[in-house]
Amino acid sequence: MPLTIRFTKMQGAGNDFVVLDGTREPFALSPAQIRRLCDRHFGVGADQLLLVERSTRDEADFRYRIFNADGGEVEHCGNGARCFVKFVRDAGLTDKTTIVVEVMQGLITLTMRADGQVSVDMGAPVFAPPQVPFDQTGLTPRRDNDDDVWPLALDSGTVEVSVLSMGNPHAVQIVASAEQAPVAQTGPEIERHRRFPARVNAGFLEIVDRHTARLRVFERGAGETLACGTGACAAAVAGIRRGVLDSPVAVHTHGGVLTIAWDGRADPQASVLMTGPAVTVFAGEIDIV
Ligand SMILES: N[C@@H](CCC[C@H](N)C(=O)O)C(=O)O
Repeated sequence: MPLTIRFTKMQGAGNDFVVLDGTREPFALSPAQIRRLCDRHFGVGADQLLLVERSTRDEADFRYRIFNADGGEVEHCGNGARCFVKFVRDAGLTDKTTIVVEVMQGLITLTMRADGQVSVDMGAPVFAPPQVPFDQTGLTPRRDNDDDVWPLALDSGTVEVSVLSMGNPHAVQIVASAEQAPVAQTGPEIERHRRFPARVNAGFLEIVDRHTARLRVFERGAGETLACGTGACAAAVAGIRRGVLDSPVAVHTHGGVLTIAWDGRADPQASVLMTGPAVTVFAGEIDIV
């Protein structure tokens, strides 16, 4: 007996989502069903599926859960967070402009701005390797300004990565050209590198000037996407710590520009603020087994 699911297709800087409203009745989808919904040939097609639910916490307006296209549930999604705000407001679930939402690792605050862009307080980045998680056993980092840069042995040679968590894990390397970077060749190997026990999102960051960068990200569980919000935050933070970027940073991706602000040089506990677009593409119904 097929299950009929009402969905909204959204995108934030080209990172696309199937968004489901679980506030009225709960959804219990299997990883296979999530893969099917995200499949670009047999389903709706998306990099991630977002499930909006009621929160059980007094401080939060909603809970939202994130599933990669491979069916795995993950901690955080920056572009998805912006789409989540537009979704709950457009669906009439709230009329607030500032919304507190529960994600897997805690609470985040999101603001719908008058110009239609959404700002997200992404919280403070985490650099301690075990918390990323990153297995640093036997490795010595190179100090680059305020950052530790780690050697990562790949089949094609060793690359240097900044390792940090934005709630989810990121490995960011600075490259001469994001366009020429071997994203398809080395992205899958970095994603599943044995040093990252929870796998990792692999960022390729090109510095354009002190406030401008280009970025491509091979995402854990989704492959290369047109933009990755947490990846843009991680890349800006890495560039600021390495002394080659200053806040705010305009991060140019294949799908659009995200603005990232972080005062971490003065206060390492400072939150990262991400601002960018959130767009509804279409809504519909799909039957899945
Ligand atoms: N596209 C997202 C990140 C989605 C989760 C990521 N692939 C992971 O596995 O951590 C974003 O905009 O941040």
